[in-house]
Amino acid sequence: MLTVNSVSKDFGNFPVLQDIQLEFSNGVYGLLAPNGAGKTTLIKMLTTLLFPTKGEILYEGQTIFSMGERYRDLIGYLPQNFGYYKNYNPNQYLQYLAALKGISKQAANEKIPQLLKLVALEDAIKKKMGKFSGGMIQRVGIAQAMLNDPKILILDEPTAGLDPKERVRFRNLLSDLARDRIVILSTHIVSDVESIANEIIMIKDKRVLYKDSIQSICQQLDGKVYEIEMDFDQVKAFRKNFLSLSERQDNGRMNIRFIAEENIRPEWKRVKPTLEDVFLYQYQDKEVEQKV
Ligand SMILES: Nc1ncnc2c1ncn2[C@@H]1O[C@H](COP(=O)(O)OP(=O)(O)OP(=O)(O)O)[C@@H](O)[C@H]1O
Repeated sequence: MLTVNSVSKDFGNFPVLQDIQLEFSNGVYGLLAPNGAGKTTLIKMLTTLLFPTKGEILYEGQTIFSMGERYRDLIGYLPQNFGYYKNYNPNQYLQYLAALKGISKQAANEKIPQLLKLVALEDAIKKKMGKFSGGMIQRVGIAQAMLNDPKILILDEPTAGLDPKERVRFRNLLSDLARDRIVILSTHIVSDVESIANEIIMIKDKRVLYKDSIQSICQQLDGKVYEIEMDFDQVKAFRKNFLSLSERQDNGRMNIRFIAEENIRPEWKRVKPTLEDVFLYQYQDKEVEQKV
């Protein structure tokens, strides 16, 4: 169990995170918030790269900073922009990192082919990484984070730059890996975590807004999400009064999905809220006013 206990982080006088309380056991956790909300800061504290201003982080009851190397042996980390050498093939790159991590040559020779198979790169083992697609690079990134068979795998915005097919492959790989470890995945893209996360953590105004299953989070908007069809020339006025979540053209008319909290009209079709709806609702621009 990994526990974040009343953690706050300031940069100088600027508070970024306040009184964060979280617990992680095996499974996938989606850390979901817009850019700048403090996801990377939290991840850097979980990986001991940053020290909390207040509070503590515990693994099995011990503070991670006091565990030092023992804790770092337990974590695998894929940073937001991970550096690699374009002229290396994945085998050379992983051998190099294994050496840096103090893994013996023999253990690396055994482990690296297994990992490249796991991330479906065994056919590209001799190919230079400079020729890889974004998805292939990210899979090498996962492989490097898995070199020490970590109990905690932390991935910062791992799907940036991936095409839709690569995203699906990546998600499936993460679900497999989470069976016997903690996987924490930060993203600002709802679909990256919606199908695989056991729990979603949303950060808003420096604090944890939700840490819950997708189902429970979506319940917050039960009875508030509707769809309606209208002519195009009505759309502008409608947007002034309601938070529009999505808009789709349909047979020359516009189908709008929106939030309404009061004065519900019978012609509106009530729909089941999704995580995307909650995300848009929680992080909406404050300009929309309910006037109807
Ligand atoms: N070393 C630092 N010194 C000062 N401010 C910082 C530092 N690192 C981050 N910040 C600020 O803290 C806030 C949170 O940044 P953080 O990188 O954690 O956000 P994020 O949610 O991960 O977003 P992104 O995905 O864009 O990195 C931002 O306002 C950022 O400018």
